[in-house]
Amino acid sequence: MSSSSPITYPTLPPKLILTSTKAYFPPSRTISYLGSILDTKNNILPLLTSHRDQVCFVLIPDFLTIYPCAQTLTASNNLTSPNPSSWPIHLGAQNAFQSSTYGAYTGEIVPAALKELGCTVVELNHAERRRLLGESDESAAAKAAAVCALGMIPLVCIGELDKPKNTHGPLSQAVGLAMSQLTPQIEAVLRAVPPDAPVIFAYEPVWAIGAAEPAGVDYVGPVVQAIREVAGRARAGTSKAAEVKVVYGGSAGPGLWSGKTNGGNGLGKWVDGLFLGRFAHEISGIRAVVEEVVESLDKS
Ligand SMILES: O=C[C@H](O)COP(=O)(O)O
Repeated sequence: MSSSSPITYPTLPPKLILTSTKAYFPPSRTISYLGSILDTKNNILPLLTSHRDQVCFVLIPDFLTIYPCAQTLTASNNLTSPNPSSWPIHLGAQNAFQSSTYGAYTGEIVPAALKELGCTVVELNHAERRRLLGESDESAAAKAAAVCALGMIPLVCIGELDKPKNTHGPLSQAVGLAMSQLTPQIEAVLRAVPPDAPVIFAYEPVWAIGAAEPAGVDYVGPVVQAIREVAGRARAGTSKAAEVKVVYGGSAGPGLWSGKTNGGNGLGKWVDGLFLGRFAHEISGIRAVVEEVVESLDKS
């Protein structure tokens, strides 16, 4: 790409359902998992296809299986080379190195390679990488800039470390405490990427990841609202500012979007999507979430 070529980014529909397999699956399981997602008998693909302009599914497998997943998606469309815009789902990566070029970066995966395989989204800054590998707001910002330079969309995980002591009654204190940790994470990334680059923030309270249940809707909603305000301020006054989406992750699964498991108090009214982990390991979990999102679209 010449430095003067304008960068174009993938277009995403309003609602997103994303899932990362982290490092849970052997490669063979990831391949059969994708096969099940694409199998029309499982009624995920027909729902996604008929609501293509409103919702999309993003599979984020481990690095080793991105290539075979891209081949499967290409073959499923009778294509000979990757053309993500014609794939029925999007493909993402779980990380990338902070270089916008190929080079001497032993053991790293550069965004250019992910782009060539058909990835449209690159997850960055997951809490597990911050805890295990010392990643930081600065590394997230540098990686996000490299991802955007290649015309992909960064999916930047942000989250506060500690569970609020009290989420009953007025929430302003709990939201304020969360935002004191979230604001620098948001601003570092938005300072580093061009204003016309779309960004997805995955709000994942660190204490809700790998838990028995997600954070409460009455807490997540106002935090998401505050995240949107911080992002809006960071991009205020810039011309052609691209959309910043906010999705929720952290033990998300069936019932959360619609509120079916929560007296009807669904998270869908607050967020642009859900970022699924363990509760998408079974195909039935993905199908249930896709059904809830589609049902909410049909009602609106
Ligand atoms: O990447 C996904 C999130 O970390 C959520 O994972 P989880 O649903 O297993 O808690």
